[in-house]
Amino acid sequence: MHLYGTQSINERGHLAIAGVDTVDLAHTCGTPLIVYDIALFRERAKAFKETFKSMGIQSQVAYASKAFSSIAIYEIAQQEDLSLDVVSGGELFTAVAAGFPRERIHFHGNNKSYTELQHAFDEKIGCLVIDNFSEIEMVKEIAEMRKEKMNVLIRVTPGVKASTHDYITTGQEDSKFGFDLKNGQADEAFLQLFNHPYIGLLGMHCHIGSQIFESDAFRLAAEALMSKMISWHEMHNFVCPVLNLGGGFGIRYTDEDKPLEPSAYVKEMATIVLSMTRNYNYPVPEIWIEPGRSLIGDAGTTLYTVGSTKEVPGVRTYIAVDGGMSDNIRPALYGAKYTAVTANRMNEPQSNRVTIAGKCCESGDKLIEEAYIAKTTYGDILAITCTGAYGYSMASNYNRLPKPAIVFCENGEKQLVVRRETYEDVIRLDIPLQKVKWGEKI
Ligand SMILES: Cc1ncc(COP(=O)(O)O)c(C=O)c1O
Ligand SMILES: N[C@@H](CCCC[NH3+])C(=O)O
Repeated sequence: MHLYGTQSINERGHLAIAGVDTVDLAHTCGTPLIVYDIALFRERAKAFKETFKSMGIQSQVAYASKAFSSIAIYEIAQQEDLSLDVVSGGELFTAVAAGFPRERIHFHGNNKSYTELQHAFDEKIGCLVIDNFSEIEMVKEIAEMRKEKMNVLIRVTPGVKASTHDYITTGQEDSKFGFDLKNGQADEAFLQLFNHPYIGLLGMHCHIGSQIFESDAFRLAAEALMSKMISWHEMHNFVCPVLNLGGGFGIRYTDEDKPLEPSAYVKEMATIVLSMTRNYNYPVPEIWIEPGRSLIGDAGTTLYTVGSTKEVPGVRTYIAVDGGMSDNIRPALYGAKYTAVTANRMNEPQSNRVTIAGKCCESGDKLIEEAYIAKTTYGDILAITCTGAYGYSMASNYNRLPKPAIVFCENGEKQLVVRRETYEDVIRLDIPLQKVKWGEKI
């Protein structure tokens, strides 16, 4: 059994996180409940920052908040001196509500609306990561109208195909994101942006995908971007002050996953950048990264209560829990694998082979196809580890299930940071028939 971060087995034989008994938490807060180990998040953030510091490189480490967005986690990110990657008006709104320093907010997205872009100008955010030609038009128009400057990065696709699930690769040429580096689009974007009076062109950005283990892919991407920056220097005498190499560093969900330490990937990329700048006598750019999963993924654990058990003789045993694809769509969407433990029976052998099913009305609603847990009965508490990234942030109200509550644990203390949805919340936006006439203000 792999224990992440501050996870331990306490004297009652229960799973504890930061010294807090998860079984007690489940009983007081209800389930499903997502519990975050905040010390682990902080440790990861410090490791990334330290890596750059030890190499003498100026950097920004931006938390890719699509992995898990909430006011409280933005507050922690701020405490750790992280920057913030937001990808929608909603994430920007959350950042503003959290009082996040605007100058460290980076706004991404392949289809930012005019209103979202205006919101970014209103808030005077740190930079826009420009994704396509229509965005260039809009940003120039807004900047010229307001006579206000905006810093930008050009997002490029470096033509690197990383080995991960097809749905989460983004660095290949056939991608909806960014300007292609090889077919001239990135150069054209550069020409449209670099001499504009209201555009502060900071440099280039790429993100090749998510849950990637091979360092080669990251190295190739860094090389491709550096080469392009060097060519812009040679042709236009333009030096990019910033190189943003994205996120995507893979983490360990099960015994099959063998990632490097997240900061090791960063070190490899930074080493390439340093050697190319040396070889071409190019000033070392500030390097920005934007990890999501590798900052928050293994800090999250979801607690469920065991409900029904169904045995299909000679085939399998289904253990059903009180959540499912509504709070974690990843197994159904990507075939993602997870590990579970019976949180109230940690000293018993976790060797009983079962399939953990959710409660949604879908045969595909299985959280773990092949789990090994202690023998469980109705009412036991099951913990699925490593659910901190892209779980809650991709949650839905399918079957009108309310979304879980979220608790942060640190140094023996616990704190509710997201309330559990109620049925009233779930129907809040419904309008019963004939209560209002079309056109009336609602
Ligand atoms: C542009 C961008 N940056 C950063 C990330 C964060 O990726 P990860 O959570 O894999 O670190 C993503 C998601 O894949 C992304 O699309
Ligand atoms: N949602 C994906 C990652 C995509 C990240 C955004 N580009 C996952 O759960 O693995």
